[in-house]
Amino acid sequence: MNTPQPALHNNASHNLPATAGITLPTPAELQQRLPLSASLRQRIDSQRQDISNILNGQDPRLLVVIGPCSIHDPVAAMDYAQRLAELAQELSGSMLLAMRIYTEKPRTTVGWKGLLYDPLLDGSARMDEGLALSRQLMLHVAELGLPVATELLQPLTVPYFADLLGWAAIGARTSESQIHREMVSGLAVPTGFKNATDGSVQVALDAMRAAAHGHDYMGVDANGRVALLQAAGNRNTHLVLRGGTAGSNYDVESVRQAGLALQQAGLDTGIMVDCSHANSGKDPLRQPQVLAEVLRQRRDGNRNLRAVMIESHLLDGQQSLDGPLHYGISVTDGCLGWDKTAAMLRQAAQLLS
Ligand SMILES: O=C[C@H](O)[C@H](O)COP(=O)(O)O
Ligand SMILES: C=C(OP(=O)(O)O)C(=O)O
Repeated sequence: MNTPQPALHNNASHNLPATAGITLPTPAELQQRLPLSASLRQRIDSQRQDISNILNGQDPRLLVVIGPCSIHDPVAAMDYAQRLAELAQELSGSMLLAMRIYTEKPRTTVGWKGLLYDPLLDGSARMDEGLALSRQLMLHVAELGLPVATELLQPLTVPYFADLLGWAAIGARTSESQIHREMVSGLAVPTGFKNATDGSVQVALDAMRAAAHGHDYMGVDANGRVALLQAAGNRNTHLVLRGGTAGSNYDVESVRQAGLALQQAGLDTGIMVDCSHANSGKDPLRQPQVLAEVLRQRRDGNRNLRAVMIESHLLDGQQSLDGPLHYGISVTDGCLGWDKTAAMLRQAAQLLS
């Protein structure tokens, strides 16, 4: 007699056809291939502390999370990182620069999802290479002395490079997700939650409160096994104002209301203004204006504004992945070019000192 089979779960015809592709390395295997030295680990710990001190108001400098919207060319990314590392030294008295190494991109509908997913930019989805390239690039940038900043999108990728991060973001499309809030509760990394794409700040405040709690959740361990993860809760989070469908939210009144809402929620951390996205109306060349307004509000006594985000690359603008690719130009959102970026930051440093 045949053993009865569970009716639904073993019957492939009940699933849409997602087929298994290449096997990916486990987090432990990748870390073994691309290890973090004890001295770099110490440096990253102290970068996290510096970033927390700024966001908590103990360090008066401005945190600037800056870099390409997405990484598609690791060579251009290192070219950018070398320039940024020099500028970071020069301006370290008034600001702390962290570099955006965004290798995962959340899309509104569909589009290229980032180096981690499709490093060859041709739809071949070589995620094995994408994971390795992402970790390698983050390691190289950390070795230059820059804190590495990234958006954490797919929770399964976290153990592949959480050890390298100085700062992390949860994006506007995922701040409301319980899975992302659980993930942050287990991260020893200062993390910014963005307001939602519709402009809702409450979603980010709820996220901060949820992430501060301990959670038991499902994830993978270093050996790639599905595991119950138990997190103590991360209080080291903050709000990122990025504007929304109704427009920008870095004006005095929006910042005042956000500060009040943080206070009412018992969340005593600073605010980051994203100078790009809906705050620049997606025009990268407007970012210096947004930064100037943030600095003006700080000079006028606003103590909540402690950090900014800027999308910047070697050259201005953006390009399509369909055409021949030009060096140093973003393939996702438009960015501010290096010359304008350096001039903007030097001027900001003068105003801050
Ligand atoms: O930061 C990048 C984009 O704004 C985000 O990934 C959404 O992009 P899309 O609307 O072009 O898909
Ligand atoms: C996707 C990003 O931003 P947002 O979540 O604000 O759209 C980003 O910063 O790259």
